[in-house]
Amino acid sequence: MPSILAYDLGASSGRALLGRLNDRIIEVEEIHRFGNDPVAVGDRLQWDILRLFHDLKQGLLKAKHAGEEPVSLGIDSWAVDFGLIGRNGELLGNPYHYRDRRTDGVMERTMARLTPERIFGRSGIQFLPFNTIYQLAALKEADSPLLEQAKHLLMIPDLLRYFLTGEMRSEFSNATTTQLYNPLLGDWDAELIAAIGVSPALFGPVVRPGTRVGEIRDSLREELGVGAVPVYAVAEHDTGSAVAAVPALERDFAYLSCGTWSLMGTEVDRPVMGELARELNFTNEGGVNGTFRLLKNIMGLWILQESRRTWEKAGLTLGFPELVRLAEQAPAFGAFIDPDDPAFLHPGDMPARIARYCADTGQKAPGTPGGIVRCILESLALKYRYVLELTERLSNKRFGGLHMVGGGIQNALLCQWSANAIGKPVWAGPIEGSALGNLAVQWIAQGEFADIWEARKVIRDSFPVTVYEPRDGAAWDDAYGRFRALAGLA
Ligand SMILES: C[C@H](O)[C@H](O)[C@@H](O)C(=O)CO
Repeated sequence: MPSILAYDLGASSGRALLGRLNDRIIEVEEIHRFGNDPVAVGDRLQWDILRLFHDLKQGLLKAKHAGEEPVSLGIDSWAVDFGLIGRNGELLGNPYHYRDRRTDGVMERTMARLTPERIFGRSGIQFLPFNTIYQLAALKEADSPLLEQAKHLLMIPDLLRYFLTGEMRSEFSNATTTQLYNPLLGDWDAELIAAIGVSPALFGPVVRPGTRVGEIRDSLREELGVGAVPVYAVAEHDTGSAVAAVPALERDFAYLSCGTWSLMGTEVDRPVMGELARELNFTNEGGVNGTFRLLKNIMGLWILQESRRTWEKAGLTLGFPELVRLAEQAPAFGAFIDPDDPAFLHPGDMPARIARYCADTGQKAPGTPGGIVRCILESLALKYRYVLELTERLSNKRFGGLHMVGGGIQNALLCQWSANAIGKPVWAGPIEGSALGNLAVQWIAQGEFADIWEARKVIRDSFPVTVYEPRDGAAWDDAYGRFRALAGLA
């Protein structure tokens, strides 16, 4: 049975999965899992991109040693970040991490100069301080020599795919996350790019998910002793792949991709770029099958990950299952935060920031890890309700429930509280959403599936979906009212 290979790179870890189709059932095998540790140098925070490429090679070697020669491979990763390539075809430096603070204030200055109406009207993308447009504007403001030497800009998966094949292409779903791609033109927006003082020539041809873009280059084949494995551009923005894998049977469905970030929204045939979408700060990221992902970023489990890191530094090592158990035992609805308050974006002491947020909002701050984790998870669940209501309003759809996918669904408490908060069932699964969407797009390109809907059905038949029915409606409705008032959410 032939296998295909998916590389799924998240902000904290990556994995290589082999996928096989056994009588219309998908079987996956994780052959390599690896850390993704950003490196701080002075005030700068950067990705260790060569280490990530080394791990892609390890994935191919482990497949070979397992007697597997995948018939294709694809790469997906987090969005917005990029590498710059010089005139000699070489990388000019390690890509910066989107949480690097060099973009502080840049979005505000750029919006003041170009107006939010113009930027959103041409890109349809939500305003987030780390969007590629502001990372480039920050380089421009800093008069960075990188911009003088750069000849090509490649997003993270584009860059790793270039390392594998020697071919430079920009993939659609990730290109849209730059806020420099115009979905109405169906191409990069040269006017916006020039308006931030960058050359449009940096931006290369855009290919759609499912495009074959070359094969493993000769030198790498020799180095690893592997064949010319074909390489596909999948929906390379991991959230794009996760949405592709949502096992929905209904055409109008709501999803929540749950990991370091929480991405909530729906799938639309055309970008929703009106004034309401801009005011509510929704985004229209590229999807599969010519669709768009109308969604909103929610800070997600990052706040919990950073809290755990802070406690660990203080000598208190608690695993996620233990933290969730302590949260369950803590008093309910003690305090709330708006997870999307800017105070929670950058790395640092989240428990202290939560205490400050509570003090600033006249709340008694939770004093134990259990109380803090409960505050984070309850607040996330309530923010999910808020964003789901906005999604229904903006898309003019009504959703019978919420599909949750991604590593975060292993947190059963969060799934249950999300159902309680939204007052609708949560259908949780699959865990490996992005990797499965990556595989699905390769199989569609190879004719194994007629389209994304057949792929979603086979994913549904192959991986369990856990159903969480809503409970304690009255208590969560009351909490929702308090949460919105505290967070100042209209
Ligand atoms: C910045 C984040 O990477 C991005 O908004 C999010 O969609 C993502 O890619 C999560 O992995």
